[in-house]
Amino acid sequence: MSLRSSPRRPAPPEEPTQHAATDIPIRTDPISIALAFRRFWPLTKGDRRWILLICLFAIMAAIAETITILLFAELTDTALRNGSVSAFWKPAGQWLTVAVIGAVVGYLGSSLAAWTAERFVLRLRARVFSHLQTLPPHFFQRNRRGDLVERLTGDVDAIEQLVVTGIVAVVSAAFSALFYAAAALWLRWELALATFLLVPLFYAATRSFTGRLREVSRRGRAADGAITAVVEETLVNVVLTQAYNRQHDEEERLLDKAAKRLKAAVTAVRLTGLYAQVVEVLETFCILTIIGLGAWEISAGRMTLGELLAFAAFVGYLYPPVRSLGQFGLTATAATAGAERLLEILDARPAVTDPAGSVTTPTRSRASGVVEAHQVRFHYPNNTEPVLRELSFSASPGELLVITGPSGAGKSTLAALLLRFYDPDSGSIRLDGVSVDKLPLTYLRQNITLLPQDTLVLHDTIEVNIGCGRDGATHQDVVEAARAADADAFIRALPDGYDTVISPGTSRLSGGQLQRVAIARAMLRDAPVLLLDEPTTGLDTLAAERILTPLRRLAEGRTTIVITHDLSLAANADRILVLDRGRLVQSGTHTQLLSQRGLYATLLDGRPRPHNGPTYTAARPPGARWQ
Ligand SMILES: Nc1ncnc2c1ncn2[C@@H]1O[C@H](COP(=O)(O)OP(=O)(O)OP(=O)(O)O)[C@@H](O)[C@H]1O
Repeated sequence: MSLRSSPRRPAPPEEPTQHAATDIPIRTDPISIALAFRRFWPLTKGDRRWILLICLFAIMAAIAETITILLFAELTDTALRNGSVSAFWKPAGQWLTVAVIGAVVGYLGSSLAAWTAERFVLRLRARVFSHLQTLPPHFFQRNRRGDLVERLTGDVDAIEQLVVTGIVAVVSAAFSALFYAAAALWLRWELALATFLLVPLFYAATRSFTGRLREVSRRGRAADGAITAVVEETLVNVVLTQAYNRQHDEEERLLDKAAKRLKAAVTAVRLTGLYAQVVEVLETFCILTIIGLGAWEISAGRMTLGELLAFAAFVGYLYPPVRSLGQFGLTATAATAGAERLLEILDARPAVTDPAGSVTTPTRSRASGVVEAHQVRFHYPNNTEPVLRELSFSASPGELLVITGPSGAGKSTLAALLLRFYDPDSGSIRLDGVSVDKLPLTYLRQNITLLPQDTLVLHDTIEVNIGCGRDGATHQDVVEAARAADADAFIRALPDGYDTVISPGTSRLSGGQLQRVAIARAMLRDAPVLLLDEPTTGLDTLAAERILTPLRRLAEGRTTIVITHDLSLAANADRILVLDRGRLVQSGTHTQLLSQRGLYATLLDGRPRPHNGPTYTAARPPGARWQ
């Protein structure tokens, strides 16, 4: 008797390593059921006593079932065969009592099992999600977002099938099988042994299906990931899709993945259906064998009809748990495909971690903001070519440092190193004289505010989007920050004001307005170091100018590092660093660099670069913006 009477969605099918029949890549290595179980079992900590209780309920339910069959035999031989109504009441009363007890424990067990299973899913999802957030940018460049979403949903469910529901199902089936087999042996051991000889047939049938189902399950799981990825990508790029009339191509892309999912799903259902039918035929064969042997025993006077019926019932009851043990093998096999995909996330290591030993605990929660890079050399994990080479500079509070250079020079990489998404291969980056790898990560990131090119937007109200800059910010704090960012007026003009809900890719606010919301958030954050990555990209001259006043206010008294191609921002910088292919090639004020006739002047003139290709222009005259 299974305590989870309405099992969760069966683990969807999955895909083999680089299967020839599909272009959906499966990068994970196959793992065994035992390993998958070992890796995820620790997550049941805290719920193990409940799992134990569920198993006890399952055992009690199996005992109740066994007793009812024995009572059925007694009823047949005493009341039915003799036609005695008086002999009916006692076993009938016992039967009803046992049935009620069985129903109560069955209900309690299945409710508790559902609760425990959902808690496991919640814990596993939280664990994977939290780990995912520590992973470096290149992990997300390697994996499609939609596929990762699928791992956090479908694959998590599949693992639950293996770990919590799986254990309960196995315990329930194993004990039921044990009790029914013991009862059958007790009734007629010779007949029971003859029946058990047929059990290897079930085992052989299960084995022959396991391998094929595993393969098809892995293919299905990967196809699920690919479908979610295509849908996600299409939704994100819907404007581009419509503008380029690519709707049909996107549909084709989805249909292609969906066709592979369909093939895998149908094959999985076909295999499990075929397995069920094979088992059905085997069962019929066994029952007929018993009836044949029973008829012979009855004719020889060695068995009563009640005994034969009870015996046949036991053997009949024995098959479902044996079958569900076999079925569990198939479910667990399918779940390993999900396990592989989740382990790929859980086994990916963050590029940086909090320093274990020699941590420098800062005496103040707010740094002064002196930023230094000393002989920094760096290459990305997936590329041996250095992106930054022996780079040194420093910036102090109140200073405005502009970092510019051709595309691919390494500017954004430098920002990633400042925020410690990666550690340099050699050299060091320091905040207030302490190497950033010696500082707690949260402290470092609390003290550097990044304003990325694409404004970070939460799907929430403007109030929350600004207020998330600082824990415990009040409405008044938010309004003051918005005022300082020149955002208060346009926010109030919205029908819902600060309660207006915005979301990533929102069209309710213009690019410039979103930037001002981000500036307000940064105002609240009040970090001593400000890192602006292409603050004016995507804004027209007017919109760009409107963000300059609040930006200037924000920059006041802080160490401000602006990464930009827009050289009109450079004119009033205290210092400009020009990077080229990872090297610092020029450093100085706008006037100094102009007089040097080096790369800066070339970039400013907008002359095509002979070796790097892209043309570089100053969209607006220098000096027109920051003052
Ligand atoms: N995650 C990554 N893995 C491998 N290489 C990368 C990665 N990110 C960037 N690069 C490479 O590092 C080099 C520097 O890139 P970076 O984005 O820092 O340049 P950039 O100066 O900011 O360019 P742009 O001005 O176009 O934004 C480029 O050659 C780029 O291809």
